[in-house]
Amino acid sequence: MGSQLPEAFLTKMERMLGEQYSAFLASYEDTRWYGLRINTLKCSVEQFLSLSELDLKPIPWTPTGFYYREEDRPGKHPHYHAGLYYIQEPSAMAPVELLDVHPGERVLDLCAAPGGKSTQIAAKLEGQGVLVTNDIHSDRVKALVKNIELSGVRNAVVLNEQPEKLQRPFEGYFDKILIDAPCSGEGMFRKEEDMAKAWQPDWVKKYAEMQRELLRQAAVMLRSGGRIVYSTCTFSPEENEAMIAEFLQAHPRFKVLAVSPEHGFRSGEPAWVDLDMASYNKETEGAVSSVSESTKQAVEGTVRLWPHLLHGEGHFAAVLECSSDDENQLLEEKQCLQETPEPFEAVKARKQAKRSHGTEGSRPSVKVKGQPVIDLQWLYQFMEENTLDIAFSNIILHGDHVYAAPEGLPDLNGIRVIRPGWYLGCLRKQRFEPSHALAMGMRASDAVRMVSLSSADAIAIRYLKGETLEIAEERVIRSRSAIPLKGYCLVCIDGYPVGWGKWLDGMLKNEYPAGWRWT
Ligand SMILES: C[S@@+](CC[C@H](N)C(=O)[O-])C[C@H]1O[C@@H](n2cnc3c(N)ncnc32)[C@H](O)[C@@H]1O
Repeated sequence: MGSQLPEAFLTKMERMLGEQYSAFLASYEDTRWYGLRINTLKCSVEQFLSLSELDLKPIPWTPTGFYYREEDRPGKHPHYHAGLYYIQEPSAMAPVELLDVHPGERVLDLCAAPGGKSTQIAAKLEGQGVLVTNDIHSDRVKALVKNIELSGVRNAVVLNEQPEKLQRPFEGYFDKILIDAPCSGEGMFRKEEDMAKAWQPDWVKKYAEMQRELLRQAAVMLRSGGRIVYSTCTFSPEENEAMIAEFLQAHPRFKVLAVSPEHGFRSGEPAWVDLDMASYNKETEGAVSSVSESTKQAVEGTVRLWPHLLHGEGHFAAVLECSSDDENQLLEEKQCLQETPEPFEAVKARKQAKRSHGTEGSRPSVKVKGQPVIDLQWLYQFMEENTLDIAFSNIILHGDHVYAAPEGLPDLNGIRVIRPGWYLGCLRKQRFEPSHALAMGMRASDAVRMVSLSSADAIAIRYLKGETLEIAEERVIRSRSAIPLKGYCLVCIDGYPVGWGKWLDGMLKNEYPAGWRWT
């Protein structure tokens, strides 16, 4: 496909790469590498490898990442519908590894859709702490929500907001922030040929302006001592080394944490900070002239993933750490945040940290402004009759929709919140309807009633297609024999939840959502 690449792009790459240019160009004739990442919220790497028949080879920079063969089509397997893995371009797995996420942290994924990196962060949080995942484009947020739910993430808040508006509620809030920035996408030309055809030289400047803003906004939301990973899938230095140099110059509290150039990674190139690109894009000329020599040198700690040097597409990443000198000032800011009013315009009822079955003490009713008191008894009744010990703390109602939100969020009044937490289901007249997201966030052992299918059996596909199934009484597995057979069953494939079914008299009514079905 080398011949289809834009002329101006090739001229620039030749100037940047010198003697490596021919190897770079030759990589466009190589076959692509395909990757998937095992979702450790659902199963360990070892469990998946012993379960799956896919021919997988490890991706060196991601312990949960594996190359697969294109012809194996893992997107067409019941394990995909169980959320056991996410299909992700191999190089795209690197930025979250560099973010160094730990359970319990507060993490922001600022440009998150469709959710590849958010689901990777969620796995590293292990259900503890908060993942705030945002994207500015509402159509792309739909895919983000779906992937968060498919992956069984319980502690994510999904937003559809301009980063500018997030600064007030989240000032100094996050331990880690990922900016997987919108970019000119030059590193994806091999994967997406249409992008190569559409590319224009002035994209670089357009995206650089957005990236500058995103970095500035993220810096406000990071706590002292926290970390930002900035990543792009493009080669242009204006969006990479020069962007980071400019940020460092304007934000002296930040420094680059050097990424070790292993696995075929290459260091960022200080000389490209002010590479004379005048012939390529006159308007960028001089944009970084005020960057000091030491700042330029610091970008050597950033990292580039080149398609001719490793098995993956083109990427760039920088790890930026904020110094903790002004810890006290930040602490004061945090205290202010804790004094802010209760989250969300809508309602929430604080529930005890862990619900205990059979106790009446933890069943709050909630009042929505201007609406009658809403009784959550149908929710708790459902939970008692259909689930075992699922822990959730913060119940939030948006209309009839019930969510379990992570603890410790600031007031999000005025922010476009798409999912304030784990979506549990909907309160109907005299009953509670569980959501698909509830099933996907459960483990098989959380259900009191379960139907177990095998991926090797055609009935698993029939379930995923939405068909009603004949299921004999003895195939309904109950946690105790006293549990009635009739009712909601968690349907599992190879032991992993894929959705709900309602059993009655030998038939399982299929509750698999229409938009998720196997086609
Ligand atoms: C490279 S993609 C993100 C891919 C995603 N991190 C993943 O791994 O699946 C960049 C995203 O940034 C979003 N975006 C563009 N401008 C934005 C802005 N100003 N604020 C937040 N998101 C933005 C786009 O809608 C797009 O989904």
